[in-house]
Amino acid sequence: MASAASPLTSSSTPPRYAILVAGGSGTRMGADRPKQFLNLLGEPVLLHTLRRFAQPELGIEQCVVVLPAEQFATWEQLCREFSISIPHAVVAGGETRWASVRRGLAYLAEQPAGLVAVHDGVRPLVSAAVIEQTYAAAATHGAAVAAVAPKDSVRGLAQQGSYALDRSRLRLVQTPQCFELQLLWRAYQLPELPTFTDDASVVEDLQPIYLVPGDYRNLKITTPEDLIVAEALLRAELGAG
Ligand SMILES: Nc1ccn([C@@H]2O[C@H](COP(=O)(O)OP(=O)(O)OP(=O)(O)O)[C@@H](O)[C@H]2O)c(=O)n1
Ligand SMILES: C[C@](O)(CO)[C@H](O)COP(=O)(O)O
Repeated sequence: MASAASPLTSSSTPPRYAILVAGGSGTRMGADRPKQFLNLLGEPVLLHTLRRFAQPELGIEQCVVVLPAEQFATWEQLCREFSISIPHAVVAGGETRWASVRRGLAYLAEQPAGLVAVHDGVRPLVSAAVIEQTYAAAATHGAAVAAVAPKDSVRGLAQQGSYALDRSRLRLVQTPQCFELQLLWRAYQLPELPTFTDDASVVEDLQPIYLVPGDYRNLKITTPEDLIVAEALLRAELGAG
């Protein structure tokens, strides 16, 4: 039997890549600048997110950050200001999240195989454990996505009024969303549909999506109160560390 450190084991581990999408405009945040650059405990949101994926134990070979082309200069300036030395590529985003992911994937087109995580640049509190478990599940299942159970009751909208949904059969989807690279590549060659809100919805016609336990702290900074909650969670994390 091969030991955990044997060359057989390490050579069979697929290379890991990450695409951090930060190509949005942050309309719902309504801030004076894109939310990926907002200050979260003294540092830009996107720097927090990038740092999570740069944790050495995750073994990610390449991080691709997707930003609107007109924000490249701002990010370069922030990289200087905050002495960001984490290696990463910067790629221009598109009109929609789908288009931004597609462009991030195009940057990885030369890679023959591996696992790729797509993560929202505005989910800065993702834990190493959730990232690791999502990559590991993708290695086994091809497509794996972090998700949590709804805490509230859920209702669907009807023509007249609304109706109760069985929340035990529902999950709220987060990122990271991890895939075999070639699978995600194939899925993103298909035309964009208005129903694509994430990567799982792009892939699911080709491959069942395995759900991994996510984390309620892995919130997406979308509206102003999310930033307040994120600061509180980060303070608690730093205090506990
Ligand atoms: N054209 C786009 C749109 C979104 N995103 C990214 O996808 C993630 C989730 O999108 P969302 O929270 O909707 O971000 P925004 O589009 O910036 O926000 P809003 O919808 O409020 O304008 C974010 O990290 C966002 O930067 C992207 O890379 N390219
Ligand atoms: C990808 C995502 O974060 C999963 O919850 C979400 O679908 C993004 O949606 P948005 O409309 O771009 O906020």
